[in-house]
Amino acid sequence: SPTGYRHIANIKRSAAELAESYDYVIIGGGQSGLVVADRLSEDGTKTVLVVEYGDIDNNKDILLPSTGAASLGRDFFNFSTAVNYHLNNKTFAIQAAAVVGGGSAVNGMLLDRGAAEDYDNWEKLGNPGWGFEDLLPYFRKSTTLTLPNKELQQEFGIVEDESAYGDGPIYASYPPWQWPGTKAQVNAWKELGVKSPAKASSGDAVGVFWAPSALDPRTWTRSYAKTAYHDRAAPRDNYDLLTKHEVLTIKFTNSSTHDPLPNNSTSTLRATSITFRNRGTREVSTVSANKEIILAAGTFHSPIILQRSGVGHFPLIDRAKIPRVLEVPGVGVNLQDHAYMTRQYDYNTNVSPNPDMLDRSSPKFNQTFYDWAQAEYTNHQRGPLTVATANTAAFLSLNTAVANTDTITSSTSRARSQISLPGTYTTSLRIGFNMQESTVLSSLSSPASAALAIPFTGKSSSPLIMLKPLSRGTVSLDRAAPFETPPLVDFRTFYHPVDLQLFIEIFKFSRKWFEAPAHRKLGPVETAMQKNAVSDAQIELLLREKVLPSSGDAVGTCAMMPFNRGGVVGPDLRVYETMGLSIVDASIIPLIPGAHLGATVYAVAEKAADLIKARA
Ligand SMILES: Cc1cc2nc3c(=O)[nH]c(=O)nc-3n(C[C@H](O)[C@H](O)[C@H](O)COP(=O)(O)OP(=O)(O)OC[C@H]3O[C@@H](n4cnc5c(N)ncnc54)[C@H](O)[C@@H]3O)c2cc1C
Repeated sequence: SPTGYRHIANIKRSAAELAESYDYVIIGGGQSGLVVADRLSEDGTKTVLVVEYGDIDNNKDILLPSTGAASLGRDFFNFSTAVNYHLNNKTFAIQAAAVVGGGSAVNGMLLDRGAAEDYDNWEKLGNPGWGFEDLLPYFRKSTTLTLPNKELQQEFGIVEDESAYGDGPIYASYPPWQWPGTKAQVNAWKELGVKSPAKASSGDAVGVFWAPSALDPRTWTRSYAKTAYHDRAAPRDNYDLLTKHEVLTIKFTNSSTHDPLPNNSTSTLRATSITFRNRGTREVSTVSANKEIILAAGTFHSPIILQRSGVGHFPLIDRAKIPRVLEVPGVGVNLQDHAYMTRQYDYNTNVSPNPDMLDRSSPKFNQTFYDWAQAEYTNHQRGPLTVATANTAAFLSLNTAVANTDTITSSTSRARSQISLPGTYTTSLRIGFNMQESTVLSSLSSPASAALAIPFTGKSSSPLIMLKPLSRGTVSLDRAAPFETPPLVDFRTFYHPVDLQLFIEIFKFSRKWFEAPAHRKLGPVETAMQKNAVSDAQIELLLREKVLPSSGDAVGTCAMMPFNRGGVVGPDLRVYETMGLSIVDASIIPLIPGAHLGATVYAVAEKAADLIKARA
């Protein structure tokens, strides 16, 4: 049922309720973990166990599009980043979901995809089979499209490439409401010469365009990995989900069997079981996997589970006094996210109604309109509360914003870039980073790939998001108490010299949007602090104070790259030099695409399930 109450009886609450072994043991019942669990159990021939740190959240507000992730603090891990030197020495709360469904349960539901070039870049880094044409069938397989009615399509110019969707379990829908001010915002981009692609969802994701939300059109509630994948898997006898248990380690044995190994490796190391801890009683148990252990604990937790198991960069593992198992220097490095700031302005002459009228913290809040909107949604499942964070955004290539992109991607900046890397980088990691840097710089100069995004909804403030960072962060276990403390996360935002320069340019460019004639009709006025940032030096000061390191889109910490370029998994998603261990979550993404991550994570997980099935 879309309300999520039906299958609670099938959830396991303690280790005693489990079998001794399963064909597949999946670590993390978040977005990717539930996709893979559903696909591996669907033909009924293999047994699957998912072990999830969080619980099922059956509160109604998790399903409401308008609630927004911020109010769901109960469903997040509670930890912070390391001090970020370039962001005025501040720390930031980490956005990592701790609930069945993971990020898909708490995110802003915008279901956009990156440009074809963003995925083709993964292939270029040494991952055959991972270009956009390879992924498109999986974008299709995971989603079913619902367009809004014809009047809304015409009024707002909503165009979609229906062939880019299939009949998958995630509903990609356009809600039956859009805010009228959005039209002026879209037109302002067009006045600036920004194109409006008709096939954004099939690879042409550069320009100003519409994108669906992950919304069930039968009820206008959140469509996410739990409702779409878990709920249909839950009645199967061969599928178990254990909640409120934390996986601690993966255990390995030396195997004498001759299974095919990734990349002609000679290793005989086989992942055979996991240890996990009841979050209440703290009792530790073990369960075995006959075929594969599948890591899906997300970008922050998958690397530390490997490190706790002795797999990673040995100096770090030694310092934590963990027995060495396998040296893989790429574990926990290469962290990337979409840093952003909120571009704050007021509309003096906004059209009515507008989203500020629903915002209690805005002086434009209107109680009568608010009550009407609540009643419309509650009684008729329609009106403004069917809208999640946004369905419109400008995804702009750098050459739209900057006349001469060479000033940013110049060799001078590149020459300095090596000093931006963490001191722990080995030679292979440095070589891998050089490949990534060249690839990103070439995409920054390309009109076929976006460098910045500004989603908007008619509201008087919009995020300004940097899509192609070159700074690289780290995730590592706390050597003092590796099994008790959360991962140490250092985003290292703005460590690479190009990133700050890029952000200054896109900040300046965003001003042109306010100045476009269509936009001026809404009377946009920047808040004093932002308006006063005029020179590059002033903008830099503002950015260091206002930029946040993460949009919740963290990737890259167990990257799919060649082993001698700092990779952790190969294109078959198996951890190098091991048997029976794969990774399927956002951590394998080597380069962050120019889109929110949700749609991409579904496609990656669908493809992962096919790869795992094929080798079984
Ligand atoms: C606040 C927020 C807003 C976002 N907004 C959008 C958006 O609007 N659009 C969009 O497309 N994307 C958005 N994203 C990004 C997207 O949701 C994520 O990229 C995606 O969900 C990541 O999926 P995953 O499977 O890699 O990890 P997750 O979904 O995070 O799954 C990891 C799971 O592993 C569990 N886990 C962790 N450690 C352990 C352990 N030791 N033992 C057992 N279980 C463990 C966690 O509890 C979690 O359930 C947002 C993300 C966040 C956090």
